[in-house]
Amino acid sequence: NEVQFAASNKLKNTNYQNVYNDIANVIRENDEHDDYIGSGPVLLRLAWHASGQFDSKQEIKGGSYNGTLRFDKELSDPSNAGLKYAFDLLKPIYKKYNHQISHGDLFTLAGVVAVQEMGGPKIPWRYGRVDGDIETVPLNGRLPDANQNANYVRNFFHRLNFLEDKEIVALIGAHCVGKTHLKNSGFEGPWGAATNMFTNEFFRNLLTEKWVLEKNEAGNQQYNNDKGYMMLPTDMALVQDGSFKKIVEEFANDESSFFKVFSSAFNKLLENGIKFEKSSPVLYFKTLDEQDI
Ligand code: HEM
Ligand SMILES: NC(=O)CCn1cnc2ccccc21
Repeated sequence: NEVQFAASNKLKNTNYQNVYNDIANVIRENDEHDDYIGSGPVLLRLAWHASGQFDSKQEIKGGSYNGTLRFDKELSDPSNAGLKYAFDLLKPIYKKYNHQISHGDLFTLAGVVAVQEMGGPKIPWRYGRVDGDIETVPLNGRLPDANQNANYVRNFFHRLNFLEDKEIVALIGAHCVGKTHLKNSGFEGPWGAATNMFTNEFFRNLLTEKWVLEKNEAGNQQYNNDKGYMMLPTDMALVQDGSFKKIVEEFANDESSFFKVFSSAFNKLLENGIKFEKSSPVLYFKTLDEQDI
């Protein structure tokens, strides 16, 4: 039930570094977004939401292949509130490459750029996704609910074929960057503490900060500390469940271990449901800094 690789992309392997650089420059140019957190976090969330509606048991499988997040039908899913800004950042790049890159490839590549330009690990990436029509848009409501516990989180990621706790904990570690916004998700914060550097800080905060469960202005329960940080119920689930907690401790003590697991899990998320040809190359990209740009 894997989707076949269909298109022959006109871009040569080398040109994908140019696309990477164009997206990285958009992040640099939009550094004032969200009180100078910048546009990295919201582009990372776009790539995750373009891929995380995958469900191999459904007729319409979802996943990044068809690039369906481009349709309002999916972008208007309440889970995707705030992502139109990120999609609009990518539209000029889609136009520039004039149908030589698909939306699915563009959305997933943007996630790779965001992680790497925020100082995170290298993410291997392959091209070849083909835009599907509006019939391929998955039903809304397949992305996770933040008001849930550890069993919900584990079952949710099992649907995405993440059967190892390590992968699940690593992926949620992406909450080291960006923030929650009351108008998008009904959660708020952190102000001040929000970062745009991809590190293991999220895991360290989970273990070292004193968290108080409070009801926020939208009536949702969230965990707050005295520095304006916050954690979602599903974030806190990672230290409420014994197995998850051991992994949080490992990643809090060893950032390279977190990076290694995140890199392969994020690649797997972006490629869920896609069968690439044996010949399609796995690409690794240099950051702008590494190219002295
Ligand atoms: C249990 C699974 C997850 C839940 C319930 C969840 C929930 C949320 C919520 C409610 C927000 C706030 C959105 C807003 O108000 O703007 C958020 C933000 C974010 N999420 Fe997650 N998330 C999950 C997993 C992930 C994964 C797997 C990734 C990436 C690999 C990710 C990356 C992000 C990023 C980068 C932001 C910040 C976006 C911004 O600053 O605009 N999340 N998440
Ligand atoms: N720096 C931190 O305390 C992480 C803040 N944080 C906790 N859960 C989150 C979910 C999304 C974005 C940021 C989040």
